[in-house]
Amino acid sequence: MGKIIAVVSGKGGTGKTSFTANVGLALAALGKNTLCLDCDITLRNLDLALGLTDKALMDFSDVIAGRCSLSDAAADHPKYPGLHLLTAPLSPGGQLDVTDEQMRQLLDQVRQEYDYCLIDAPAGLGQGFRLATGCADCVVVITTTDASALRDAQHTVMLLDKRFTTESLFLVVGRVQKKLLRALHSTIDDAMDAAGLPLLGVVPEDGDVPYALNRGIPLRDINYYAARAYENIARRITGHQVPLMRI
Ligand SMILES: Nc1ncnc2c1ncn2[C@@H]1O[C@H](COP(=O)(O)OP(=O)(O)OP(=O)(O)O)[C@@H](O)[C@H]1O
Repeated sequence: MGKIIAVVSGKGGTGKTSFTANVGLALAALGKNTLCLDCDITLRNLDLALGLTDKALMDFSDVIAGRCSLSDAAADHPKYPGLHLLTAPLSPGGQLDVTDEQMRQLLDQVRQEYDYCLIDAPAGLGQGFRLATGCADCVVVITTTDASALRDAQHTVMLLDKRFTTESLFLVVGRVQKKLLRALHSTIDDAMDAAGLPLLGVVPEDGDVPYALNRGIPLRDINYYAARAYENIARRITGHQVPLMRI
């Protein structure tokens, strides 16, 4: 039975799409059959991040409506055979004619066919967030060390707390800058205290992340700094004990 992991933040731009693409790649490289599912129904861009725009022609609403099968809609990554993308429908108004029950049925099928599914949720707490978290087995809340991102992460956790046990909610602190190194431990501790969640990983700020994301190139093919942070997270997700990397 596969595991469904929703990737959320509250505040936009904290690194959810980068996380989903790169942890998805790392899980596939570890031999796990992995589906990256874009739930950002207003501003999807996971297809760009994975370089799969030309291949992801059907979206998750097509599967729900029975217009195609899950395996037909899921685009295969040409280089990482275990990596697949199910893209989001575009709904400029931000509302989609998909019910929570339909999403539950889709995710039940995903659990049968994949080892892991990472759901890239949109910023905010609207329908996309609800669909992403409604049937997830666990949730990763991504924040940066900015006060506003921490506050939004806190609000997000308060909402999720009612539905998830503390063993199924995790924190990732993204875009951590080297210049914060001396204050890093207190900064990360503050983030953990603010969100009240255990830490799944820390991702450094690295110029190669936007470079790879914009070109749809796997980060791990050009960089072994930030890519290693995502790989460590993937290993933790698969149950390994991996120490936090030095930033
Ligand atoms: N570790 C990093 N180092 C440097 N830049 C990063 C890092 N992570 C993300 N970025 C950049 O920050 C921007 C936002 O990242 P990303 O799209 O992954 O965030 P998001 O949370 O999915 O955004 P949104 O809320 O808009 O969906 C992008 O330009 C991305 O390249």
